[in-house]
Amino acid sequence: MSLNKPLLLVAACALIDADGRVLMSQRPSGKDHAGMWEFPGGKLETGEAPEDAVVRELYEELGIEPCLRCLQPFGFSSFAYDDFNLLMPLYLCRQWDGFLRPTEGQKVKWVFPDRLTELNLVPADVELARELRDRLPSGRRFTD
Ligand SMILES: Nc1nc2c([nH]c(=O)n2[C@H]2C[C@H](O)[C@@H](COP(=O)(O)OP(=O)(O)OP(=O)(O)O)O2)c(=O)[nH]1
Repeated sequence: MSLNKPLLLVAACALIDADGRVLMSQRPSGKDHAGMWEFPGGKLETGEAPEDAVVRELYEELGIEPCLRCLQPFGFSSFAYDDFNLLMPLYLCRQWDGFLRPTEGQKVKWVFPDRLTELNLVPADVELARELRDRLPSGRRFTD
């Protein structure tokens, strides 16, 4: 049962490049789930809207600025971790300003949607990765 646990609100974003790949970020050492892959994003600050949290976190973590209207709601994860319940909307974003520059020493990589589930994902992201794989174009180009 997941009673009596705090609810943690996190907002995350699947950035999608011109080839249809999704940007994944590796949790740095020292954080919980270190070494596992996740979508860029982070916890909401008090009074903050999820979209504003995404814009702030993408700037802080990656040095890019998505415009608010480019954030497209995709789905959400509701996951019971041992010590909190996570509620995490995931947005898609295909347009942003600035050049990608991981600012927190984290490793990032662009992944074709059909390879997302092969990553060692944080537990709450596994279902979302399956949804992305099933709903986004694979991104690969075929010649015949
Ligand atoms: N950013 C992000 N966090 C996720 C995802 N999936 C998932 O379970 N989480 C969890 C991991 C953490 O317990 C929590 C987010 O915490 P965080 O440490 O990344 O957030 P933050 O950047 O605001 O952290 P900090 O300022 O406290 O260091 O949500 C995801 O796809 N992206």
